[in-house]
Amino acid sequence: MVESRAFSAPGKALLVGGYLVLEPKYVSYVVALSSRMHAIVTVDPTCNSNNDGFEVTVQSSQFNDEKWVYLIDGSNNYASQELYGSQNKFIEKVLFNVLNLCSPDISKTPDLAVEIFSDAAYHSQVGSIVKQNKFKEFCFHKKGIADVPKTGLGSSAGLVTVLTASLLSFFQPSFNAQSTQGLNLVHKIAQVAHCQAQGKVGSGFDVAAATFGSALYQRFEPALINDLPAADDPNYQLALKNLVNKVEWGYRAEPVSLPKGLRIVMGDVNSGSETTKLVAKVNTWYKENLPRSLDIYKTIDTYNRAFIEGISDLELLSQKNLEEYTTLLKALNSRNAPDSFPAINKVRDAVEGIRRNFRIITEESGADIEPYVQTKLLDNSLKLDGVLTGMVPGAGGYDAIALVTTESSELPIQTKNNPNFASVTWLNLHQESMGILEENPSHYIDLV
Ligand SMILES: Nc1ncnc2c1ncn2[C@@H]1O[C@H](COP(=O)(O)OP(=O)(O)OP(=O)(O)O)[C@@H](O)[C@H]1O
Ligand SMILES: C[C@@](O)(CCOP(=O)(O)O)CC(=O)O
Repeated sequence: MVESRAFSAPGKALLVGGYLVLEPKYVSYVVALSSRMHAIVTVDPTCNSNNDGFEVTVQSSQFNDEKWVYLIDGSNNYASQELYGSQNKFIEKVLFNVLNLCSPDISKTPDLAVEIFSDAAYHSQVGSIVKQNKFKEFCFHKKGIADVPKTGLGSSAGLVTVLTASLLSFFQPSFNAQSTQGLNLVHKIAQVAHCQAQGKVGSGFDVAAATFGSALYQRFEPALINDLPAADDPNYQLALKNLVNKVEWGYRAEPVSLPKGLRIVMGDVNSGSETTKLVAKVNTWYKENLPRSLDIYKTIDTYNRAFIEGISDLELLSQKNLEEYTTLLKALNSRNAPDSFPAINKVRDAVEGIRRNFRIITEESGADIEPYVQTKLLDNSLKLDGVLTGMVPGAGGYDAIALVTTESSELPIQTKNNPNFASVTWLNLHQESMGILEENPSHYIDLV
């Protein structure tokens, strides 16, 4: 009997903690977003089309029907061979690590098919057509995945996370994406795969958000993954199993959520900045400017923590004194909020402090974290009704802005025909508390 299971995972925006989160001692605040990545794994237990091993076909029909077909013959630590010359490192590394963890018997493994879908906000929708059914809708593009501009919501982390969940659900049928054990397992394998595919540069906040949802995130020691043996080393499998099943990773992914009545608004500006280049420039600046650079990081960290506290103060107020909280939201909507509401001041002062220090780093390092155009855009955004605060998310650059606003702020209407916002596309998103979800596979068929 043909069997299917489906999973989805959210995109992300790192509101505070950019760069610092690369070190385990600094905390960050990452919001998971309603734009989700989906994977549907389908298995016909009687089907094996290749005598030399089993095949795993991963298909992204949304992106010009792109397809990656891997043959796994069990040799060389379950290394896979892509049969048609298409490369996708993220898929390859997930396969490699799931297979090494589960070490299936090749002769008894049927072919697997995985279909990937991504929600619209991950990519520019220009030139795409919408296909839908009663449950889901997706944008279909004429170009392959590498040629459609991204919005920076973490498509690769989402892909790696859902693909890991879907493959684990086949190799470990009792896998439960809602159990702590299931989530931790996906998280670890997805971190290893994402890190290897990405060239070991990230903090893993994007994979953590995809797995656990919105969180206060502190990373694990990078050496945990960096010290794994080489992929073709005979000890790889044992070392991976040990790392996943026995080692305490020591990361923090503590669930958080924006207080009710507030939402995240993402403005896509441009897809122009490369995180790896920005990180390299900042690292060089950091090393060349010690100990002053450490002082700047410490100052930013204090503001990051003040932001987190301010959001938590707002949450507390919403629970303890709904009347005052409702007045606060109304005041925010009419732009005469500040002075009388300490929690608003705390959040705003914190973000101002973070931005001020990143502008110093921008100037001194040559990494355009908050370039002048973004400063102007953010300053103009802060003048709109209902905006609590705003920042350049993640590594910053020219890509996007993130605003925390009231739910009723209607920014697209407020900024329509305003030349100051001509470069911005407001993405249709909201915060999502949940990370991985198991979905109903029948919700992905007959899209027209
Ligand atoms: N729907 C998909 N199907 C197949 N591969 C995908 C899909 N979405 C993303 N990918 C893979 O992820 C790569 C993009 O990852 P990358 O880390 O560069 O961007 P991102 O994660 O969207 O953005 P950022 O890291 O800036 O948040 C693509 O080139 C492709 O290899
Ligand atoms: C600079 C950094 O701290 C954040 C990068 O965020 P983003 O990919 O720009 O959303 C790097 C990382 O944490 O992986």
